[in-house]
Amino acid sequence: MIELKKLSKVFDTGKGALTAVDDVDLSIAAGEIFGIIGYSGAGKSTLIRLLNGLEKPSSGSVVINGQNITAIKGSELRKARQKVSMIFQHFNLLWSRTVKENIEFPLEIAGVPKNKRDARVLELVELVGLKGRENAYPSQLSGGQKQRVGIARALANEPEVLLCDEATSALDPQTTDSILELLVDINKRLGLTIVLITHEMHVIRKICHRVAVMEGGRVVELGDVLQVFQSPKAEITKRFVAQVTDTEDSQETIKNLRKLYPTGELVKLVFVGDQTEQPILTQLIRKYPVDVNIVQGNIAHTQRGAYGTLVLQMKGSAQEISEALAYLNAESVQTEVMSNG
Ligand SMILES: Nc1ncnc2c1ncn2[C@@H]1O[C@H](COP(=O)(O)OP(=O)(O)OP(=O)(O)O)[C@@H](O)[C@H]1O
Repeated sequence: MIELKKLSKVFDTGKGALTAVDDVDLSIAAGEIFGIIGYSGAGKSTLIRLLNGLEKPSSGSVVINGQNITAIKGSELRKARQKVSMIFQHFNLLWSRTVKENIEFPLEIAGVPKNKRDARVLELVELVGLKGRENAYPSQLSGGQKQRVGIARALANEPEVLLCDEATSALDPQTTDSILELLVDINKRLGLTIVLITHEMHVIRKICHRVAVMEGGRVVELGDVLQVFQSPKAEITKRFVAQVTDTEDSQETIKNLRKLYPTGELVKLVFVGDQTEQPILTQLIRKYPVDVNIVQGNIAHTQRGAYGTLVLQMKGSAQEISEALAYLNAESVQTEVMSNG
């Protein structure tokens, strides 16, 4: 669906050349929800602007549905860009137009006749859950409702790709969840390919199928969301994963527990997918003479299945503990000893 090949963008700043996107190769499948995560300055916005043809690459190519958008111009490019739509962090709505008129706007531009426009707007208003608010102005809407207008407007001309630029960063956690749910719903119902950029790992966790991690203009890690959560490789990915799985509280708890139980081992277990529903802990205690104290645990649900972490204090002889850990590893549960007692 989307093929980025050796894509680079170099800006000529007053102080010399700055490589914002550096030799990126990516392949995004039709119907996929693909996340790109990185800290500020990583090159995410530049990459997304290259994707919708707003920026020309310094080298490399962007192919969308078999069409190399870096090689076309004028009306051909405008047509190709209609297939790629976008929603924004600050919604970018027309403030003097109502909900209905905002959604209608791209249809007007595309030359759709009035009667068809009305029917399409009605359909979109229902799709994004704004029925009854058609005649409100953006200033009368909540942040979540504004983003719903943004989504409806982006979908008006039936795009094949929806680009989301930090689309939930200005929203509170509950509203964020409802907008993310809407995006998943649209992806399933319309088979729309969604590419989103964010600096928040919980957004990736909640809705993405695959994720690319960007740092310094490069993609430093790429994979299935569950796999990246289970075994992040790059240092930066580990930090992003920790945003979702390690709370300050748990770090504090572990520190306190080390003080309280200086004799035990603290072990972090990582469960993935079906394992989160298996009674592995029960089996462990039945099979091995170790004492187990649960320190902290959580399960995070991703689009690709569940991901759980559990911190245990294990007491027993070194031999018993190492056998218990070997059993867990044999059950494909990852273990990491967090203290040496
Ligand atoms: N038009 C431009 N001219 C010069 N430098 C630019 C331009 N656009 C972006 N940059 C630089 O390119 C680098 C990547 O910026 P980009 O906005 O793509 O990163 P980002 O990951 O989206 O970060 P943010 O979330 O802060 O926007 C930054 O160092 C930025 O200053």
